[in-house]
Amino acid sequence: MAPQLDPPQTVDWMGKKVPVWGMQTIDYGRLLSHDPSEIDKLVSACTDEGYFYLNLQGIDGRRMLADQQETLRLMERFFAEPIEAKNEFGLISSHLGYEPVGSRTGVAAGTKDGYEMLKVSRDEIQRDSPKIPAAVKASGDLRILENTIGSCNTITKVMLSCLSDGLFLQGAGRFENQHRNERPSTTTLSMMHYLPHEETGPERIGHQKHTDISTLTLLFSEQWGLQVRPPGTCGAREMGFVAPKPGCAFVHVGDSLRFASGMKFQSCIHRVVPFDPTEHRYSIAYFLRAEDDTMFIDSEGRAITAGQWHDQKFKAFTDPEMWQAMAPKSMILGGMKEDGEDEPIKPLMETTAKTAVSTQA
Ligand SMILES: O=C(O)CCC(=O)C(=O)O
Ligand SMILES: [Fe+2]
Repeated sequence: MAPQLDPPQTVDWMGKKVPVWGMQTIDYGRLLSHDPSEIDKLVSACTDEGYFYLNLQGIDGRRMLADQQETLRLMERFFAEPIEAKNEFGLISSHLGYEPVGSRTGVAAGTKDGYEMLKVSRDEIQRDSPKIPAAVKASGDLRILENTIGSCNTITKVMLSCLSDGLFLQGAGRFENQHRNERPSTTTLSMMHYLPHEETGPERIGHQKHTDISTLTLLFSEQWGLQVRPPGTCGAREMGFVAPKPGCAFVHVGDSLRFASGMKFQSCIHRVVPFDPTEHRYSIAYFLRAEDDTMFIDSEGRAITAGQWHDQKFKAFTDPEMWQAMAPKSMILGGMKEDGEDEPIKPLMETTAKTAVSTQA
């Protein structure tokens, strides 16, 4: 295989030049046609890196991009509501309901997170009277949420089916067979709002480093802030930014797919930092998750169901930082290894890091 070249791009952040990692762009239209060379590209992106851009600009993907825009408008409306309206039902279960800012560990040592979040699960949106706050429950709103969840489901299932083809899986052994629509799962749409630093204060900042519980995550954000640690030969390399790419989603492999692939695929180590601490950042993540009773062997060699993995890891995300530090590292990072520590993040960021992306000489 050709050697992996160093990234040509960096961006100034926190007074340093930080890499902007390049990655494969996979074409959704070609995947829909099960184009063999696109399937090869998809398999190698999951095997070598665990993440990629998905180009949705063709006729089939553009519907998703329209759903994304409508969801963004809905989110702006929802998050501007008073806390009582947003928290009408509270957090009903770990994949359904509202989580206020500061519910989990933050990205800098000793901090809590800097975002609030509304989650609508795929199972819930299909109920006669879904538990969704009245602020976004008008019939037009429900249609937007249903369209977005439906589009995300189709797109992630197409990728899953191509991955089964790429690994020559057959019949009951295909990944889709662990993700049947009618079986209960924790599959959910998470809508996140990262607040400006001025509103959160220095104690609530970003989204801690982790790998996702899910099988595949389809992530949309038009704003900077997401960072990944690409896998290297001695463990994952340093944190670098993922540049938002117009017309594309960012897709990452989560723990469930890493386990289901027998550790062939990489889970993507990522976090969110305040790139521009003065802005409101919005992101939409669809977490395609396996049926609750799917059995996996995790990175510690334990037999565990998808439901149990979800519950244990969710608990670790919300546990106090000290308890989290005592849990095995394989929990938060899905067994992925790292090459060295992260640069510490200063909780108090006075500067705005909105700097043009530069090319290294
Ligand atoms: O907000 C983002 O861009 C990423 C969020 C994320 O990593 C997550 O919800 O698991
Ligand atoms: Fe994540």
